[in-house]
Amino acid sequence: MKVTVFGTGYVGLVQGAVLADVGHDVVCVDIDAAKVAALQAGRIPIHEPGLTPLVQANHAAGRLHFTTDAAAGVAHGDLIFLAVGTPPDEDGSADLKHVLAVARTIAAHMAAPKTIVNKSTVPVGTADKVAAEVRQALAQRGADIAFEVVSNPEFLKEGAAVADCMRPDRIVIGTSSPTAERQLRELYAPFNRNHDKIVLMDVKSAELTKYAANAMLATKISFINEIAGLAERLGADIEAVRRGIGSDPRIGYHFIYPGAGYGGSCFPKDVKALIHTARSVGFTPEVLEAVERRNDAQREVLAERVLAHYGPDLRGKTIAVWGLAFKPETDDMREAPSRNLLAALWAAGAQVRAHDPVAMPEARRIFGERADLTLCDSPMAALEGADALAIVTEWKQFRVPDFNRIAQALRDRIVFDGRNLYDPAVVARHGLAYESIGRPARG
Ligand SMILES: NC(=O)c1ccc[n+]([C@@H]2O[C@H](COP(=O)([O-])OP(=O)(O)OC[C@H]3O[C@@H](n4cnc5c(N)ncnc54)[C@H](O)[C@@H]3O)[C@@H](O)[C@H]2O)c1
Ligand SMILES: O=c1ccn([C@@H]2O[C@H](COP(=O)(O)OP(=O)(O)O[C@H]3O[C@H](CO)[C@@H](O)[C@H](O)[C@H]3O)[C@@H](O)[C@H]2O)c(=O)[nH]1
Repeated sequence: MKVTVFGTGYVGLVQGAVLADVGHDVVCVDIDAAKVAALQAGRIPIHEPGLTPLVQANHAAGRLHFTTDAAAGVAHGDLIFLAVGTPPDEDGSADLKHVLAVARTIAAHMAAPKTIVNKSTVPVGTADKVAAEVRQALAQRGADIAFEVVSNPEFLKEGAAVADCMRPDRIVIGTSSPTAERQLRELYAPFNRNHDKIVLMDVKSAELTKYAANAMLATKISFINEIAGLAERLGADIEAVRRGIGSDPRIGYHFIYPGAGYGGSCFPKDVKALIHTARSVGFTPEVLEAVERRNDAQREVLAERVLAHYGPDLRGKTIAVWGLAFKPETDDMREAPSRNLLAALWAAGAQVRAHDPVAMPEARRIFGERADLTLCDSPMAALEGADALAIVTEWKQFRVPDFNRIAQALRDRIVFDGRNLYDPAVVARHGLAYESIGRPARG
């Protein structure tokens, strides 16, 4: 099928490449000329496992094209995907300016019927807004061309985006149009062979499903972080509690890892947007507000540990930081808890020596040159001359470190672990003090 994707970010680029890989004819449009030029040259602007060979192979095979030419993009696709950003506005609501701009672009150029498929995360009622925008722009041109607007939210996780798109656990389609339903069933047929993963519903329910999924996952994380805080104060061990509750299939082991709080481009903004939506219809979202408050507090916990240990003045102290990305296997630092930690350490006057396996170019872009930040080539290099170590991201590379070398390198021999990577008894055996989340401090 002929498909056009507007937006070549985490969602648009991965979805475009995966659709091309099963044989669809895909054109990806972006307004960022530098990004499009890089993609045309086979350079992938984000770190996502498996994405580079997938894009390169399908581009070389002539099934995946990149352009800034919106008119050509609109002409190409019978199905036109929206995968542009929906960042938070000042009041927490989702800013729809990119989505509505693409709607106007489509209306300005379409000469034949189109099915517009929205993959961006958007508030309930956005499909109606997109339809109204297209209708109005077509009327201004004096054109009368049929179109549909479908909601097809995306559930991929960064760091596993290709695998998630190749093997989706569900394909939510919100439409009441039999034509659009048929087109989307045909488009996704290659991903729907094992059993029927398509969950068909009305447009508004599909739009709400996306927020409900993210809000549910964020709730699980804030819940376990709250119990971790309680465990610490009661002398219990959250890791034992986590295993104890996770074994109940009604609870499950997923998304109940305590830590330095959830980050990334989705959970913080989507919980905020759903709170805004609820308030806008006069409904108080008690649970969601608590989830957000707990997470805001949790993102400060690691820095609070360091400050509780040393006192409020960290001048003359050097803290090694392992992990900058908001989660492993990505270079994305949007809303990363590491940013809260670094801001607090710098505010107290500390020097930071940081390492991340892939996010250091992104850190350089965000922070620029700073006298109080040294980006180091390896985890061990970050420890040179440091007093303490703080761990924010649970990269595999940090899971089995040489504790003897850590103990030798750190002046104050203390580890603050925001992801509970180690057995406290093992760390203590190497003469290191160890503070983690929801477990009694050791050493
Ligand atoms: N990142 C994720 O893990 C994820 C997962 C599921 C859903 N989502 C949702 O998908 C949407 C996109 O997220 P993302 O992370 O891919 O965003 P992103 O910021 O990585 O990419 C968005 C892209 O859209 C481009 N763009 C903006 N305006 C445009 C226009 N008028 N025409 C063409 N291109 C335009 C930008 O230049 C950018 O390349 C958001 O609504 C997000 O909430 C994201
Ligand atoms: O038990 C857990 C699981 C995750 N996290 C944190 O939660 C955040 C988000 O993690 P994850 O959900 O794995 O990454 P995202 O790429 O943000 O993916 C989420 O957001 C996407 C965008 O909407 C959705 O498509 C995905 O389904 C949803 O998982 C990260 O900071 C994690 O460290 C925890 O603290 N504890």
